[in-house]
Amino acid sequence: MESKPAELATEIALEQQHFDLARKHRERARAELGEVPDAAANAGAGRRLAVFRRSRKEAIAPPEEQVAFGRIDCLPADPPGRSGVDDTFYIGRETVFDDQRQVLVVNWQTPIGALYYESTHEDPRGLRRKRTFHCDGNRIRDFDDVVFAQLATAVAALAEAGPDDALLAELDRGRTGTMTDIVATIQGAQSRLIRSPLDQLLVIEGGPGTGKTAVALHRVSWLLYNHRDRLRPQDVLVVGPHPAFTRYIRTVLPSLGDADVVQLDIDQLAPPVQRGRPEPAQTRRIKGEARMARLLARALENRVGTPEPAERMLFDGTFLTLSGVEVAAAVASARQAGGPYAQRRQRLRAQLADLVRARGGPTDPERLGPVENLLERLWPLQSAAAFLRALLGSRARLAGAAGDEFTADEVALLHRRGADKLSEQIWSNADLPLLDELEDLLNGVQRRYRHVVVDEAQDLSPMQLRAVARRCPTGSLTVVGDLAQSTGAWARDHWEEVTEHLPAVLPQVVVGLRYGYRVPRQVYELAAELLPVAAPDIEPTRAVREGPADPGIHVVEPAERAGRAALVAKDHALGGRFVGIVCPAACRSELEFALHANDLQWGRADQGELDHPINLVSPQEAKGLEFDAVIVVEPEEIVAEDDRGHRLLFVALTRTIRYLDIVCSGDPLPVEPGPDVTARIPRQRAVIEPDPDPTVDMTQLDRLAEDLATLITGNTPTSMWDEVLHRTAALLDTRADRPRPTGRHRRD
Ligand SMILES: Nc1ncnc2c1ncn2[C@@H]1O[C@H](COP(=O)(O)OP(=O)(O)OP(=O)(O)O)[C@@H](O)[C@H]1O
Repeated sequence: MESKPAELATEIALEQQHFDLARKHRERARAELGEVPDAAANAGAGRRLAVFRRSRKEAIAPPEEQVAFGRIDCLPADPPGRSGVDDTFYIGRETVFDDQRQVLVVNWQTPIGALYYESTHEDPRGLRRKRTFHCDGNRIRDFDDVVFAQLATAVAALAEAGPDDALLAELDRGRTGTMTDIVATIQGAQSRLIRSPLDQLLVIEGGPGTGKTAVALHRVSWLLYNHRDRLRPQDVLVVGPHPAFTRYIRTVLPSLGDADVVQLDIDQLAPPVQRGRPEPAQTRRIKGEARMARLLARALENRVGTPEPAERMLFDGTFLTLSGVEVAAAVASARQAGGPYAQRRQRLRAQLADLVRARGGPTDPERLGPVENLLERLWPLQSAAAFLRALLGSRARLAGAAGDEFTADEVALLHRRGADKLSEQIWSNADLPLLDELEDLLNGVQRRYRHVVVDEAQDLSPMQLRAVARRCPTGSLTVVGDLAQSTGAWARDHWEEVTEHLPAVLPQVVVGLRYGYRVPRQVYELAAELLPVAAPDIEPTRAVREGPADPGIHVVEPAERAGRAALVAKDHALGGRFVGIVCPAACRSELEFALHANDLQWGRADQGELDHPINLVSPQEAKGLEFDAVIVVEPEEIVAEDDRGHRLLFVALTRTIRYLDIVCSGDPLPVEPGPDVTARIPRQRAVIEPDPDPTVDMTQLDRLAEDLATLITGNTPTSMWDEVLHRTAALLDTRADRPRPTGRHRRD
């Protein structure tokens, strides 16, 4: 600190004056926006201004929020682009002017904001001092100073400039199921990625919790601010892996003032159809391959018919004949024309109408019914869903389109019986990119974006990547992911396996983040034991902070596993923590039963919900999510669930910001296959032995039962004992407000 304790109060008071002044002017700006629509020249302009006013007002921080989180003092005559007059800048979420247009607070997205994030003792970037405020609302409690000149003498202590208090406080904040922005605590390496150029394909890689998603979202906000001449919020698409993730991140951009960015999960790129059809892994894999795009294109071309030697049509009682040769020429020219199927169909229609007119047929389009019939026979109207259902349902059509790119076995894997009615067809996840590809072949992409962010990109199939690529012809993309977390049918080991399916029009850059902000050191060290098996080439991240406790390892009998997991979850939830239970499919029903039996409500990530204190997620859905406390159920089953199961377990173990518990009857950390469970538990790790029932004293329970039996035997004939017990159970159910009476005392 530059200030001595005696001077601190005076210094805080001075800073507070500036904060109060800036807040006064921020509120003035909000009030002035209320007057804008009245000044509009006409109703349309008024509406546009109202929209502008609303979005601007939403972008203005609420009155209670602090106006700035930092301040930088430049060395004399060295502020960027200025002449040394103002050498102090307050950095906040938005620029605040006074009524003379003097800047009171500078927006974090400006080059001056960059100085705040990126200055270090090694490269102070022309700064003398950097100050970080600690506030309650807009009231300053305290501040930390980094005085760069002083640091020169203490470089060793600050080498690597470890996490500051503001960052640690932010990381320790309890989670709620929605991600928040990190504007006040962006770190230097993150800032450089956020501010890197728009015109590139940028891959941001890094271990779990290194801030990849946070960086990508702040990058969007920064790009929108700094390229507002050519990038509007609706020109940007953010693609996530599944609905729970999209819901988890959905508030970050609006909180940064960028509400209109389009955020979808990868499946939402496809046309809306009924989903949920299970499918064998082999079929999923084939459907994800890029050669499927060629199969679909050939299948569509195969649907184009061949004309008869002479095409006879009846117009108003008169026959008119077109020769097969001239119709075939029109079809050939439509085939060769570029563009989607529907557009080329229009072209054929126009050509056929011209031929009919040239033979003296009608000119009125209303009277060209026979041309429409011929067109429908030669170039039938198609919808993506109807076409794909028919294609997958026909071995002959599949074989015809497969060419020599697919074996007979592969064609057999693709073939399936479709539902009787199109409206009853249930589609698999691997069908969705096929439908999207077909939609493009038939009608062309409806919506294109100037910049696209793809999160958890390491798992996407080539067909999914094609769906992303065609929406981004500029090639300006931010691709986010971690190869060590790459699982499923398309588990990757190199980024080129992903980027080769994306537009190659701009330079490609892969940049890594190395510091782990989410996962506490103790938890990361445990999870990292998997890395030599899961992803030997990946460099481990460096966890920036300690957790409150070592991971809890609960080895129990199989019958007790679910109950124990439910109780551990309950304990965490009672402690006010946001809890995630990562549960493999094999244990899912027993766990749901145990949660129910313990009267616990839970959120289901498979339904896009993370809205309960306790949430149930599959290891696959856990990607990208985080919780205060995570309970990982039966690691051996998680490993068994995927060809790259160790990576899936690595994902599961790295979802916590504070507590981790593993509840299992098998090996808690199956680093390599082996029967000896206990030998696999790392030596220094505490194993929590199961007790008979962690919540109930059994002796006391027996005594209570004895008392009850004495009471019943003393007051009721033997024939009524069961009835008394039944009524007692019903009373207990009512008192406990159980949704479903247990009636468990009944022996029948
Ligand atoms: N500079 C920062 N200041 C405060 N919090 C941060 C910072 N960087 C990251 N975090 C927090 O760390 C957590 C992990 O960030 P994020 O989800 O972006 O990581 P990730 O690399 O995408 O993780 P995963 O690979 O697991 O998806 C989030 O809670 C995020 O807000």
